[in-house]
Amino acid sequence: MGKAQKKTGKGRLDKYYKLAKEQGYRARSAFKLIQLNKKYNFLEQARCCIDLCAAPGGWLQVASKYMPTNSVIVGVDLVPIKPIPHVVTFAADITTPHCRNLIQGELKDWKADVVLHDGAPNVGTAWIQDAYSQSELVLMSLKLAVQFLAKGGTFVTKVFRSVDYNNLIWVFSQLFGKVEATKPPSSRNVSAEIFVVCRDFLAPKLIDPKFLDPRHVFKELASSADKIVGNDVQANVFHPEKKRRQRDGYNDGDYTLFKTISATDFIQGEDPIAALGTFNKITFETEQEKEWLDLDITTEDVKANCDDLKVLGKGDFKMLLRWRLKLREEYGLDVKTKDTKEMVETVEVDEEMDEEQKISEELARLNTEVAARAKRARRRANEVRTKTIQRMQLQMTAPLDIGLEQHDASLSIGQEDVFDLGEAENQMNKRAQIKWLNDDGLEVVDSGDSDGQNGSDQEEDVGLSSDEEQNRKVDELEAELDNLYDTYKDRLRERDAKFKVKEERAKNKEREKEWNGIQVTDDEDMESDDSGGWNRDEFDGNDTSSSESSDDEDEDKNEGEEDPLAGRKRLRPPKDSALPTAKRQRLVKTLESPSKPSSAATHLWFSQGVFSGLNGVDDLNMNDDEREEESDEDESVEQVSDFEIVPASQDDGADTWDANGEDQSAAKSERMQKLGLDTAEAVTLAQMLVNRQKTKTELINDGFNRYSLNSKEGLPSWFLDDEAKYYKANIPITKEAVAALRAKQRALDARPIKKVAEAKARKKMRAAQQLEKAMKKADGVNDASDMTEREKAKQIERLLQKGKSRGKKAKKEIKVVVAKGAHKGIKGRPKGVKGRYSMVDARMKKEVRAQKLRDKQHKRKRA
Ligand SMILES: C[S@@+](CC[C@H](N)C(=O)[O-])C[C@H]1O[C@@H](n2cnc3c(N)ncnc32)[C@H](O)[C@@H]1O
Repeated sequence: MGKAQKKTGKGRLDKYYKLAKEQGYRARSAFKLIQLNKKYNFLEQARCCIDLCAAPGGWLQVASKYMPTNSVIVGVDLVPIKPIPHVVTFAADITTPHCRNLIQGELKDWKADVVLHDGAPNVGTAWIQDAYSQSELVLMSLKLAVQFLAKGGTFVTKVFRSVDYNNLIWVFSQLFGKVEATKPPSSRNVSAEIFVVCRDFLAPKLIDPKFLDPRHVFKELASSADKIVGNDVQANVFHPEKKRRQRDGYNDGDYTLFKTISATDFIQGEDPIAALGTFNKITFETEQEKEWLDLDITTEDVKANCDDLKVLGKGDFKMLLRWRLKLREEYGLDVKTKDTKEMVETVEVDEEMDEEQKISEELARLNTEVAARAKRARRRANEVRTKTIQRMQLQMTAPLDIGLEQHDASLSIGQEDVFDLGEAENQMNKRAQIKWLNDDGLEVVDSGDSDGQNGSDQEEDVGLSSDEEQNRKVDELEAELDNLYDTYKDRLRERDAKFKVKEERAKNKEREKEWNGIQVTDDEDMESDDSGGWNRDEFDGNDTSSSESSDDEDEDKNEGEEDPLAGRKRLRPPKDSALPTAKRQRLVKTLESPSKPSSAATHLWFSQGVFSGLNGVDDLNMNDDEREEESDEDESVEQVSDFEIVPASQDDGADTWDANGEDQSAAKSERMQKLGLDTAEAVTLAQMLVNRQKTKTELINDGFNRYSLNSKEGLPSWFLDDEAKYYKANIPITKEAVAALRAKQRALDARPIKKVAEAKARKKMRAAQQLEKAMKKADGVNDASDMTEREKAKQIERLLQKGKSRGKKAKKEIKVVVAKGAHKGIKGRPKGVKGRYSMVDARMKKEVRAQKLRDKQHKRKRA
């Protein structure tokens, strides 16, 4: 067997490693310089070369090979370099003045044509630090290069593709005529290194030291606008491509985090959205502001929203913006007032217009209005249709429903055309407002009421257009808000790589919920009012009066985090449901799960993911006494609570749980599987019950914690999203539970694949058929009168034998012969063997078998 080869990491013995060995180079990196030189030809004409960070000397070897003879070649490295003919080497740190002096001493008045730099700090610490010190090293090497390079010279350096890359390139481009980055083929793809070849050194007389100062180049470049002094190279604007995040600190003199804005400033301010984003609270302190608090438009919600702006969601912001608009209108701050004034003026001018023009303008206005309304209606109808189609794709709706919904939609469109309730309401509100304003003696824009004639018509027109105006404004603000929210989400997406995954997961969950939602019909109006639960028999078409089955288990699965107190949903497929048969069957199957909730208190558990479904297990674990006790509890809870209680029913599988430990576990795991209890937490709880570590009541009591009765109503979605991550009970899991789940998974994995199972079943079935046939024939033989009993017995035995062995191929008999002399290499047919034969080496056979076994085990381990 050959020597094991390193296949990973830097020790990988690749093509260039071997080539370097073959050609006598000290490092495989020599090929990088060879390839760079092949592309740019800088070594052939060079008479003086400095190699910074040169150990072990691969590049020096290349330089000495490709440069003309008698060239000056100087190599520097932290570590000493083994001597190379015609090459001078030092051991020095290239970042120190000592190194510069050494080089200077060696070159005297000479200038270098080429400066090479392949430096890399010792890797192994944090990548960011490595990258940064490599960039620093590059800058240090550039510092030496600009000092020693002749005009038109070449500087070749290794750079790591890091955040500083662009800054470095920018600096190079200020000092060299041509700057190109390239990755030679010998540089490993996995490496972040890249080589920058800077040609045609501009040799400026004076270089701003900031150009070579790492602190400046890598940190504050964006803010500087420096110039190279005394040369034609001008660097007026320093803007590297890389974006650096500007972190805003506190404003000068403003060190408070909690900021308030007065309602007046918010109402009169020009940028309400910015205000909502900046401040924490809108305050009402002046007399006028306090009056605003008493206005009808300042609802309790608005007040609550003003109280803490930081917890608001999009909807709440919209509400505040609408409120602001209304107040602005009332106080004549908004365009509406102007519009209305203008309109009044226009009306006055209109009187002077001739009748025909008036009519045509009125017609045009009406047409636009009708068109806008139709457009809105169309959009709404489209939304409804899209939703319905989506629901149908998810098999949540029968095509028939689409017709209905469309009909509904068209009906509502029609209605809207005839009488738009919303619009009418708006008009009424509008009038009420005007009246109220008059009463309060506030300034009101008279829209024609005063003259008494056709006042109402005019008022309607004004109302209509001002409403439209208001809608338009609100729409604009909403669009702006939406945009801001989208930008925020995009930013989040950019920052958080996992955001997309999370979003996708959330969408899937929603889809799942929707799907489950159709399995358990949850329409409010379909709730049966007397049965206290859906009757499975009724669904099946049987006429039964008692409700045997309860749906809570499924309900639980489907409802997820539904607040138990907020009106529970129940499983109620309608009796004459239009569901396809397969779906009905599936539903019935789902319902056949035997677990039942036993108490109202237990329902509270449903509010928490892991407790959900435990109910059934719990119930099954109870003995009769406990059950009785439980039912007492039920009654008491029923009396005090106002939420719905599903009557507990007897479970036919309950006895299995009392039998013995083994059976219990098996039944439990099966039951748990049915209940979907496949989380480690759920198994832990189940095991606690089985092992009698905790009683059911104790577990229920544990279930009441600070997470139990959370109302999510009215909370902004972003807040809930955030809370969902951490605000949940932490149920400790045991090793045993994890092991049980693993074992379950392993058992699942070990099942034969469907094809194999089917083939086996087919074989069995065929054998059974053959046997049956043979039995029939045997019956016939038995009935035959022309045979003796002995003959009959023989015949029957033969038939049965045939029936049994049919389908089975007779195994060939294998005769084993020891071939003498085979181990000595004597080949050919062994003596005394006739027909086909194969030579078998017993040892080899064993080895092959052992190897196969090892492979198999290895595979299983990896799986
Ligand atoms: C990848 S090796 C150079 C290989 C070289 N080009 C060759 O072909 O043999 C990087 C070298 O940079 C050197 N180095 C790192 N920091 C240095 C420093 N501050 N001054 C001098 N050499 C340094 C290391 O000692 C190391 O030998």
